[in-house]
Amino acid sequence: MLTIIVFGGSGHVAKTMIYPALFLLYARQLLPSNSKIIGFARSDLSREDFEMRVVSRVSKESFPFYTNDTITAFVEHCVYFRGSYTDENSFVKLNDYIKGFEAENLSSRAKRIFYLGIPPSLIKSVSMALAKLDQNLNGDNRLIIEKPVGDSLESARDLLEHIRSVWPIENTYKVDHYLGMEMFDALLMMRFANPLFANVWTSEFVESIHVTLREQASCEGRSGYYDSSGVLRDNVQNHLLQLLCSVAMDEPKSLEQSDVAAAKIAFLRSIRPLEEKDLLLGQYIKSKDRQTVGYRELEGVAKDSNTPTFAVCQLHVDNDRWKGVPIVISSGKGLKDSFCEVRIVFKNRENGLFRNKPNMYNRFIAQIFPRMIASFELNVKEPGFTFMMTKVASTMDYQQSFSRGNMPLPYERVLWDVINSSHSHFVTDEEILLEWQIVDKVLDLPNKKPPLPYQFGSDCGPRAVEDFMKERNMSWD
Ligand SMILES: NC(=O)C1=CN([C@@H]2O[C@H](COP(=O)(O)OP(=O)(O)OC[C@H]3O[C@@H](n4cnc5c(N)ncnc54)[C@H](OP(=O)(O)O)[C@@H]3O)[C@@H](O)[C@H]2O)C=CC1
Ligand SMILES: O=C1O[C@H](COP(=O)(O)O)[C@@H](O)[C@H](O)[C@H]1O
Repeated sequence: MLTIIVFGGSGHVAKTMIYPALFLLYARQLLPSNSKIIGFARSDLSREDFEMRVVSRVSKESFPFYTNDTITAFVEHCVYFRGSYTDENSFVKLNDYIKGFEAENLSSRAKRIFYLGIPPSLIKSVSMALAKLDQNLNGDNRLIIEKPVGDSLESARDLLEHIRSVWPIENTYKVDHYLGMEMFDALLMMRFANPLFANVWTSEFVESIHVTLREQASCEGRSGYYDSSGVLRDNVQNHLLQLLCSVAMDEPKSLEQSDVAAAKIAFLRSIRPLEEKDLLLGQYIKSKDRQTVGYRELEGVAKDSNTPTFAVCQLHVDNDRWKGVPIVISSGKGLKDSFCEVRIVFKNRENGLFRNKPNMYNRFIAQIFPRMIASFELNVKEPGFTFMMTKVASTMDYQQSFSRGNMPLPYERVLWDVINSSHSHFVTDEEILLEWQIVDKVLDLPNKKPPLPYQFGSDCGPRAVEDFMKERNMSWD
């Protein structure tokens, strides 16, 4: 039998990512029929409150292929267990509880997955308590840890060492769910299976690289985690750098996890640590219509909090492939649109028939969400008697080209890997440390300037972003 225990079972990642992914695995009959899902957290939740959390994103609207009966049957596999992350007694009780229903299921050698969907500050004590429990649980136990692992280079080093000392490394899985996104693997194939790309993906032809994550969402309901994290720790250190790896690393020797990780590690090593001059931070204030409160007005956030909710950074890479090519990565909450994309801007031709025309660049854009799209902007001739040039995007939409049913959600892929003992879509300790090394110097700057304000719902963050880009001869469109 399989038991999945979600620590932070009352929280945002559980509600929005983990339960929906477990539902899909269940609905596709990829979970054993006697699986149990335990949401573990401190909150005093009634069965009804808990069910609401489980189904808040598991609805007919989100998953029209499945019936209400399937949703109801899934919820019956889920239970809530109230406990404390720091009280040993809670873990003893949890242990007894798990053993109780494993015995009912006559399961002598059971599989348990402990999913730590909690802030990084709690990982050490929980993984330690679970390791002790592990000695009492005769079976196959796995530990999933959410990003960010730690909150700085030093704390990550310490935490990873601690985890390695209490859990066998082959049973630990460090999640960055962007690796579970279909587009991550699709980009590898796009780059290396097409000579058209593979041959021009270098500083000789590429003008600049941009990785952008914009979110409409506020940080409401997540201050417990977010205020001690902020955008650099929340997704620049992990998601954005991983996405960057997918478009900028050298070709791995094979698709084996160890070879892909080696290519990412070599690339991450070549990125210089970020400096303050190459970074601009922002924090959202209330919306223009005053309907949405500013970050500092959220419950649980200090009135003078300087936690950034927006960042744009320029990275410098010292390797043969990208020397001199500016790389801009940016991420923000409380913006007008939600999307994530990678953009490669190709250089203008210096010579040739059309050398004097402006804006002759080509761009390749891979949108990761809301749609999964690969698009090429080409300079083409407008039909007519003269040579009028215009830019047209030629677009491949994955959802239209392939059946949606074949496209697992990122967390579904991640959980499926853990169930099947595969580390393919997880980050290695070395990658985590190199990622921290890149952002570490700018995480908590001495005499830190407060982040620049921008209105909730604004197009692209603080106004100063435009100057930041102009100074680098780039535009922010
Ligand atoms: N939300 C998201 O979209 C994603 C989040 N993650 C990661 O998941 C982890 C949790 O994030 P998220 O779910 O958003 O955060 P939440 O703030 O929702 O925290 C999750 C749960 O942890 C408990 N908790 C929160 N703060 C504290 C605290 N200071 N002390 C003790 N318990 C606390 C709360 O449960 P209770 O009080 O009931 O015990 C809460 O429900 C983070 O590492 C984040 O990076 C990863 C990917 C996506
Ligand atoms: O890890 C996180 O990711 C989400 C964005 O994930 P997505 O799958 O919706 O793109 C982000 O909102 C959150 O702040 C962060 O913790």
